[in-house]
Amino acid sequence: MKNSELEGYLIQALNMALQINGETSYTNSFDVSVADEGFYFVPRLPASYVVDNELYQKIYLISNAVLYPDYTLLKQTGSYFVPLDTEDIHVKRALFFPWRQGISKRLIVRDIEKYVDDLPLNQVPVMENYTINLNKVTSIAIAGNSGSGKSYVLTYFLCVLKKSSRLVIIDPKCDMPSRWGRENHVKVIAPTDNRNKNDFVSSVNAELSQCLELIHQRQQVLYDNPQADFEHYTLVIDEVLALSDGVAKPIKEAFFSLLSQISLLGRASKVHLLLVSQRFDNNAIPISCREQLNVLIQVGNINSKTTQFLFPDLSLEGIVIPQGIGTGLIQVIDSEHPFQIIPLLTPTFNNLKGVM
Ligand SMILES: Nc1ncnc2c1ncn2[C@@H]1O[C@H](COP(=O)(O)OP(=O)(O)OP(=O)(O)O)[C@@H](O)[C@H]1O
Repeated sequence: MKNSELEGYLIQALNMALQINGETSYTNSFDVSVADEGFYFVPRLPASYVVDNELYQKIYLISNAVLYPDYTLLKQTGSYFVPLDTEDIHVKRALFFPWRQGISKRLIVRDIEKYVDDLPLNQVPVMENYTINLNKVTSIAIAGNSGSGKSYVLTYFLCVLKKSSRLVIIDPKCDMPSRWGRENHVKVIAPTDNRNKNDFVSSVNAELSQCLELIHQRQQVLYDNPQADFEHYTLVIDEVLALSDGVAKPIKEAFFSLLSQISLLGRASKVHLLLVSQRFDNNAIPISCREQLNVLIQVGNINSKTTQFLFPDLSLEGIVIPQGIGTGLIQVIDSEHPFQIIPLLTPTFNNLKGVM
């Protein structure tokens, strides 16, 4: 569709559904202009309607539906004003609606080993046309209820990250990540029969201390040579909530303090956290650690309760959440992706022998 046709189509949709005191494009009350990265709603002011957040969200709802599935509008928490380059005071500003071409598409991988072999370093594809650059992110969180596909998407991340990063896995349930670690010769810390929980979390703390030590060493190197480059190092913790819940207070406090420091200091030294949990409330991870997360993934049931910890400001209205297994929402906070939260379909890949 040509831009002019798309503009006509959007204007028609807004004329019919917007219902702003009878003002339409026919009364010259607004106009729409389409660009590569989104469209502009240009109100002719003054007008009998208020240009506010309510109007913005209404236009978002109408347009997102009529543009689906050719474009996905990127949900904003408030109205997105932009100045326009004109002398005419009546049309000097617009509401901007950024979009992505198409809708989120699931990545289907037939042979994960070969796929990873062929991948460029530091690239972590999440969906078709949606790839994370490991150099641009630090901490990743995957949340979801039991059976939502957390372990499945974690396995995918492990396979892909192994190419570009050293990995250490902490697996309180001694489940799939432990098996994956065994098959891939990656260090795993998992509970053994003769250990109580405090004992286990203490051994996790020892590992986190080593990780912090590595950060300090790398900081020293960076102090002398700011251009120094390091191998990525990713500490993977499955079921974080199971770790932090029900352990003695001093051990939990040490765990939280180490997690905070790693997430705060890891960025420059290429030390990452990959955290998986049913939820990321204040019992699971410290607030400072949650604030540092820059890849946020919620799989499974999406509602205001499940999204309250990773996406506290999100209003779900108008977001088309894909149905079925391994679906949810993703937000990547880096310099490459729009900050907005977009629908997610986690990759599907072949069964891994001995692991799943
Ligand atoms: N993207 C996907 N493609 C195909 N199958 C998937 C996908 N995501 C999840 N599944 C399937 O959904 C099922 C549940 O996934 P999974 O075991 O990862 O859930 P979970 O959230 O880890 O549950 P639990 O916390 O109980 O371990 C599995 O059988 C898995 O194979």
